[in-house]
Amino acid sequence: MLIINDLSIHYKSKQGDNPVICHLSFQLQEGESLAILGPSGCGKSTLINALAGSLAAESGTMEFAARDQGYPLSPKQHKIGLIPQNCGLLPWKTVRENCLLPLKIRKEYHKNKHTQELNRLSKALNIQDILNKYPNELSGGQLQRSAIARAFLLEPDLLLMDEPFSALDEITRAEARELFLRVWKYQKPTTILVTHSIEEALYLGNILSVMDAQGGNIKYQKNNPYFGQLYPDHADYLTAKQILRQQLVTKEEGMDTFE
Ligand SMILES: Nc1ncnc2c1ncn2[C@@H]1O[C@H](COP(=O)(O)OP(=O)(O)OP(=O)(O)O)[C@@H](O)[C@H]1O
Repeated sequence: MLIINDLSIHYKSKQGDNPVICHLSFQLQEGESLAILGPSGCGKSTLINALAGSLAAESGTMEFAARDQGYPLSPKQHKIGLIPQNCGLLPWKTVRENCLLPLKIRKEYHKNKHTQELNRLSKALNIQDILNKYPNELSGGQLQRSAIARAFLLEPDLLLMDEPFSALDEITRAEARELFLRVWKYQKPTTILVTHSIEEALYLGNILSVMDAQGGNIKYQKNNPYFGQLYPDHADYLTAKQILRQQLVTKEEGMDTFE
């Protein structure tokens, strides 16, 4: 279980202190997928970067608890998969090399096991024909599917995604989301997805959160009955979308739940 407790993150510059996340607390059970929505600049990427270990917290704790024992979340101790908006593949390495790199850095690469697993993932994500290509030879969709393969090959304890499909056109995005969900269901890593798309949050998050415009806190959270359903033919689905839209545009405070 991921436990975030009283987390505060500030950016410091010559102009002064910019507190972006202030006293944020939430928990996420193992195997759950939390989709976080929020207005631009509210601190979503800041939270992802802190969880990924690339940004230090001012105060508070981020822990991963297993068998009732909590351990500070750390990229050294925990396998943290990251799928950023720009895919984050190294341009001088092939897709195959990019996928294997995190395992090699962690000294967890086992040739037979990971060759087999990369074959399975690349078939599932339809990238089997581009494994020996370089990132600059690929389309946006192929790049994002390669980044998904790289993240899942690591078998992450925590999977972080920062607007992973936002740079793709609508058709390619829909395909990438579907393929992503197919491989996610096979492994079910604990996941945090940051997105601007309400539809994407409803499709890929079994828990939905909305962050406040300021202060980096979660002002709204609920379980999502539409997780994994594409365009459900259900009036309540439209209501759910509407509620999320309102949460994003108004300053209403407090937690809410669907009937
Ligand atoms: N490296 C940085 N140094 C100083 N301030 C920063 C830095 N990165 C982000 N900020 C500020 O922190 C705030 C939150 O930024 P962040 O990128 O986390 O927001 P976001 O919710 O992900 O936005 P968006 O949805 O537009 O991507 C913004 O006011 C931003 O200007």
